[in-house]
Amino acid sequence: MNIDGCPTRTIRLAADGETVEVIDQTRLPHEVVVRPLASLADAAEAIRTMVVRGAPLIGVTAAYGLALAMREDASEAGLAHAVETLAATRPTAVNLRWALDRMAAALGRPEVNDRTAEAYRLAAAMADEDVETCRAIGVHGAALLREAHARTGREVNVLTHCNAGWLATVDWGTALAPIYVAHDEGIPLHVWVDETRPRNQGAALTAFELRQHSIRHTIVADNAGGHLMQHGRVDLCIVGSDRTTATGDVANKIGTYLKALAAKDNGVPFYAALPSSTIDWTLADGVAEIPIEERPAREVTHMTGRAETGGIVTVEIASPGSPAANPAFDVTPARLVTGIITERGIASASTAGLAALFPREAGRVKARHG
Ligand SMILES: CSC[C@H]1O[C@H](OP(=O)(O)O)[C@H](O)[C@@H]1O
Repeated sequence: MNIDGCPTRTIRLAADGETVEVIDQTRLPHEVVVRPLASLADAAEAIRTMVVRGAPLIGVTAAYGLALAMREDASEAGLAHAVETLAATRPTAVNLRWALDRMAAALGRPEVNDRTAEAYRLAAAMADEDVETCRAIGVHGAALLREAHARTGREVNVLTHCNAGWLATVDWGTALAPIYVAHDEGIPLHVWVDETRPRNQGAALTAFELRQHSIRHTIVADNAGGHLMQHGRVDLCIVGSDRTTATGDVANKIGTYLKALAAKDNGVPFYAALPSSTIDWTLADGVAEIPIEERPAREVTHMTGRAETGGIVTVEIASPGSPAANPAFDVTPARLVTGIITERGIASASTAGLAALFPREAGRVKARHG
């Protein structure tokens, strides 16, 4: 996405051919800052502190993190250490594990003579693949918006949660990709943007993206979604995912499950948009099996923003000394998900639905698990 002063992709190789440049998303929306990553430690820290975030972007950043690591130590031990370091940064988004496993397998092949060069080549290919995958998600998902507009003859109201836009991927996004494709086709849209406490990725990142793309939107408190649905002001919900099970359970930013409950109660279609790299084919029960990241309590008790007098400040918004808990994700059971928008089409949120679109991937796990 071409944004004033912003790179057209969230991650890119610098002119030196070695340093990796990312948009520092902790500085958005008030500052557009491109941060260089020059080492394995830089890449791990960027993922851990959410300088980069979003399942697909975490995966691609990890891939480039391995390339940076190979410059430091391209031995077997160096590769194993780098994989372990990056895997430990954040537990929920399966794209991290998917990217690391894919890169490690490729780099471990005996015919690879220059691991560093091969790692950079593979990371760049993964980034390009992500762009195309997300564009395809947009094309398939746009059909839902086109149909809603044809049915109602008016502007389509979409509710989304957190940020699953181009800032969460290399480009296009997942949940927002259908919105971009439909908007660019001229379909009238309005997006209800959940602010998404506690890190406010909706208010800070999704709203930033939509404003830059001139798409009508309204930021709302997380607790407003059910009310809007009760009053017929939401035609459908589209959210992202950090890990989806083979049975269609969807792990996504905390609060997604509550939106899905409200959508079910009000007959509002609820879709998750995700690339197949976000599907964990080894899992069947998301609530029981998907690891939920616990982030620092300070993210709940404090908030960072721009003071009205100018300057970025962090303020304590909670009662000093009160404990806070900060589970970063929740799991929406498949029974609450109307469909899953992928790069190969829209599947029902079920084992059969996902296996129909991805028979090889689903079959591989069945073979492994019998
Ligand atoms: C396209 S993945 C987007 C997904 O990732 C976000 O989590 P985080 O910002 O903590 O990485 C959120 O769950 C989004 O839906």
